[in-house]
Amino acid sequence: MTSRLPIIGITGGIASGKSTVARAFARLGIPWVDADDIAREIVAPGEPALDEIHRRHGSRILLEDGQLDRRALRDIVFADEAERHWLESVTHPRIRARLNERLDDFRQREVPYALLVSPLLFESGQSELVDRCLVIDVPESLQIARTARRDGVDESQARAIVAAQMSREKRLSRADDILLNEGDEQDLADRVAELDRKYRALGGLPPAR
Ligand SMILES: CC(C)(COP(=O)(O)OP(=O)(O)OC[C@H]1O[C@@H](n2cnc3c(N)ncnc32)[C@H](O)[C@@H]1O)[C@@H](O)C(=O)NCCC(=O)NCCS
Ligand SMILES: Nc1ncnc2c1ncn2[C@@H]1O[C@H](COP(=O)(O)OP(=O)(O)OP(=O)(O)O)[C@@H](O)[C@H]1O
Repeated sequence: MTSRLPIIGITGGIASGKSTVARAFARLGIPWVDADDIAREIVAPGEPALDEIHRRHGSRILLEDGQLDRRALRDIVFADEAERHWLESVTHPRIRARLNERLDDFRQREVPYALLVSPLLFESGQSELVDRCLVIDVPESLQIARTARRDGVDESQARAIVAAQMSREKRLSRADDILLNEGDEQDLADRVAELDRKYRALGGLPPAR
């Protein structure tokens, strides 16, 4: 089935507010899929990606119950760029395939548009799956503070994760729409309502780029 369902990609650095923005769209009836959630699914016990990671790093990256020890793997990949690229080569093709399946599900539904939320929309080529890119933008100091508070990491690891991602300037240069998320949650909801009106009006978008 060929569908003209517009897909909006939402991206931004770590703790920029992507999930908070997506939940605000969801309250307006818009479905979304999050690449971080899919990234968790594809490393569940029994999945081939977890076997590959286990073969490379041994049991130090497994918890006693056989789940991936995410903290252990995080410590490895954000301290070693080559290991991060290796992990991405294992996970990104699988994440992308599964994202595509979810988008196909949305295309069967009566919705005005749908969202693909991903921290690495541009870096991983997932932007090819979407029609328009919304960048959630925050000053880096706020981003580091929110990451350290939410994820219980120290400031230097928060900085290392930010450094592993696209720079703020480069991300903004690729945005079709920008939401500056430095106000409170009401301010954010008002901006989402404005974007929702715009996205509902999208009819004859060109094919996915
Ligand atoms: C390294 C892992 C195990 C750390 O797990 P953890 O539970 O601590 O973090 P979580 O998955 O919730 O990610 C938190 C944030 O880290 C950042 N991040 C994750 N992976 C990457 C990466 N490869 N490069 C840059 N930033 C990343 C993102 O901003 C993400 O939102 C995990 O992030 C992972 O498997 N990453 C590789 C897969 C990937 O690229 N995921 C991003 C979605 S495409
Ligand atoms: N406008 C806001 N006002 C106050 N706190 C906010 C606002 N937006 C987001 N936050 C808080 O900042 C943190 C990060 O937000 P959120 O989890 O939505 O970011 P994210 O971009 O989805 O993060 P990640 O991709 O790293 O999981 C959360 O604790 C959230 O409650």
